[in-house]
Amino acid sequence: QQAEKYEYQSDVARLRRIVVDSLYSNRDVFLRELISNANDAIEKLRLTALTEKTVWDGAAPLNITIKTEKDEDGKGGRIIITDTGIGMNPEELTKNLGTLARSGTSEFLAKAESEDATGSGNLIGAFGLGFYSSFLVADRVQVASRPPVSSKDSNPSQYVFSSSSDDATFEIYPDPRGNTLDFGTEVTLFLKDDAASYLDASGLTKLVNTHSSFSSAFPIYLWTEKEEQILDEDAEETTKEAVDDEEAAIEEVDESPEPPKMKTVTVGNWEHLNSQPPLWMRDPKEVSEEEYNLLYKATFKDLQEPLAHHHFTGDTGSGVSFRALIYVPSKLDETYFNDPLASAKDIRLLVKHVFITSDFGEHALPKWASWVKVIIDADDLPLNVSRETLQSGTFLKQVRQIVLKRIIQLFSRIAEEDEEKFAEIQKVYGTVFKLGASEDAKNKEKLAGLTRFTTNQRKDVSFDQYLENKKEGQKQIFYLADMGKAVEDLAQSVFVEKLHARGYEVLLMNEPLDEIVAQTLRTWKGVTFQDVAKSGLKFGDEDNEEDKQSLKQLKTEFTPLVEWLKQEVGDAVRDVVVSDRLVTSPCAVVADSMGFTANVQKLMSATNRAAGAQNDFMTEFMKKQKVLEINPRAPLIQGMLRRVDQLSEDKDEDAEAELKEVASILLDGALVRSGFEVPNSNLFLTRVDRVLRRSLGVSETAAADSTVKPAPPVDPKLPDVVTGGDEKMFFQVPDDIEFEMEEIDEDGNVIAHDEL
Ligand SMILES: Nc1ncnc2c1ncn2[C@@H]1O[C@H](COP(=O)(O)OP(=O)(O)OP(=O)(O)O)[C@@H](O)[C@H]1O
Repeated sequence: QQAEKYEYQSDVARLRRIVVDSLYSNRDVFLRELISNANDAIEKLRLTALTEKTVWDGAAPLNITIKTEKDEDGKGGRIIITDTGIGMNPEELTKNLGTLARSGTSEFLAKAESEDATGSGNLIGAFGLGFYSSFLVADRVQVASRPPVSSKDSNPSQYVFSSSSDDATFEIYPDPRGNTLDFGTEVTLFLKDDAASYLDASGLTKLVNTHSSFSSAFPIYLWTEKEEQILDEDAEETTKEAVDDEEAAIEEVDESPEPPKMKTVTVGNWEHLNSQPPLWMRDPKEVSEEEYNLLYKATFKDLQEPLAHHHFTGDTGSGVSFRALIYVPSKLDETYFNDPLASAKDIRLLVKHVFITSDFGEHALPKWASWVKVIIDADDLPLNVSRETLQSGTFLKQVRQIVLKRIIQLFSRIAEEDEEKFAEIQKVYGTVFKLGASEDAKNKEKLAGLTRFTTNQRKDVSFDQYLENKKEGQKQIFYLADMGKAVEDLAQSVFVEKLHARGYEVLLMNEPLDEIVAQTLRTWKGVTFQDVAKSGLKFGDEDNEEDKQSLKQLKTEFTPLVEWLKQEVGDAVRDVVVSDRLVTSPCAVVADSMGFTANVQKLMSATNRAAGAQNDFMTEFMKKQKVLEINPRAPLIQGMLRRVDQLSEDKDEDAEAELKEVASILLDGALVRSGFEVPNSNLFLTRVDRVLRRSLGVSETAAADSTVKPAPPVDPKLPDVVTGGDEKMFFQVPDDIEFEMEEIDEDGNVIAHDEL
């Protein structure tokens, strides 16, 4: 039958090229990728057989075999990797090996192509190279495959997928050898000249042992051949005959026996490569760091080493004992924060070393922990337990709790024991801890304990460390939240100035989740979180009689200004008060305990805008729940008080109008200083303009010369596009530039013209 020829999907060609270009120095990975594909295929067969018995009778052996064959000339050769897995029919061969069905492939490829060759190694590793890594070592790959007998196909045929490394096409055809496989897949790599060293069996054994012996729970066999000396029976026979003949002729025989004749033969043997129990079954004390890392890289297809791991034995409440290995990858998936629904896909549940599921259904890990890589191997569950049975039972729920508890323990231990490592972990997982603290009600305290913040005094401060530094009498944890602002700017805020000047520590929160964490927790070890941009701030030492007296006195002194301001700015704020929270700034706008801080207001308008919602009455009401706090020690405020006092003595309308203007600028300035938006920025700037004129002695009413040149008449004609050949010219020569021109003849010589 004729072979069908197909074009590779364009992404495949790109991926193959990137793989080959960027991973040359890592080309050993091809074997681990193919073994892992073979393992997945057998796992799939076993899982399918749970519901469809014809697929596998439970008796036929499930395994992976590797065999090498040298060319006649002894130079090159082939590696053949065969599995007894689920196999592929011709359509599946085309789809699985000729297209990339993964989402985001194009984006990924564009990114990998833009990186330099070595950099994309890591990217590719994270993406998973899979089958295409074959082309690292092979210039031709042939995949023969045959699905098992099933209800869909009672007599499946074996087909071949064949492709060369530089072809843009691949071929699919019925295997001319017939059905050589009962079921499964056989991948034959025709090695490149420079990859012939992979034919060496001891090298392959080493490769499997380091990278893949734990990638499969099914036995991996390697065909090894060695030369042995055996008795050469043919030679013995001839000698014996010769001796008999001689005996007939000669009476006396030499008694000393002839040494037996030997010959050298090649003996082949399937060597079981992964006969050791998997690494997680061993005693952690006997497993090296390197072994843990190799297992991680092979199982989870990451070229980078994990940041940390945790290997433990446990028991679920329902009495199932298990061994588990938790890994913390060195970085989060690029889509982690963009994909709120993504659940953990790398939690591999095994029963007696055999893979059962990665799908925990409703017991999936919460979003904050969905990046974790886990191998969990249970002892006592029946092997043929179906996914549905598992999901409806308590086992997965218990496993989920245990895994979460252990991840937190692992991080907490690192935080205590290894500052440097924890700093590294913070860089990647800092936001994850905040996410956990706000979404995981059960573990929020522990996760919040892992969060770190910058303060006006230092960096990387935990809530516990904050409390160790609190001042006598202080009953609040002070924080200022303004999403997206630099911490340096937050430290300069009006709300922080007094606290800072007095030596109090303030947590500076500028990430979207920060304020949510503070509000979810409400208190830490019994101490309440206090937004310093809100009313209710207490230093804790206000009870001092002297301070109380002096504030009382200031309040009385400033009553006329406060009353006057209440009338002037009463539309924008609910109240005006003499404040004790400021040092150098003249005033600030503080949100009431009921009202919105600038940060919350920003969040609200962003969500409202996104939802297309109009500001409702309630939002408007909340927005107004602000208090203008004035600083009686600021010269500007003292000056205003003097003016208000003067006004009450002699009524001067001009002076009053001027003061009103100052008050309005003061309020707007306070709003800006406090992080709010000015309601009408045009009006605000016009007022500032007027005050500036006054200070420069310029007339306040004189208008600028506003005569302007009107635009020329309407001209619907479109500009000419000047083209030179097929290319567009991107500029036109302006009319007013004069060129000296020369006329040139056919041979390029200048023609002299007298008139020129
Ligand atoms: N030995 C095999 N037996 C059956 N199907 C296979 C085999 N090898 C590959 N496949 C099929 O081809 C698909 C593509 O394989 P490939 O290795 O490129 O990617 P993958 O295994 O899906 O992803 P990754 O390698 O990143 O885990 C697989 O998903 C699987 O369906």
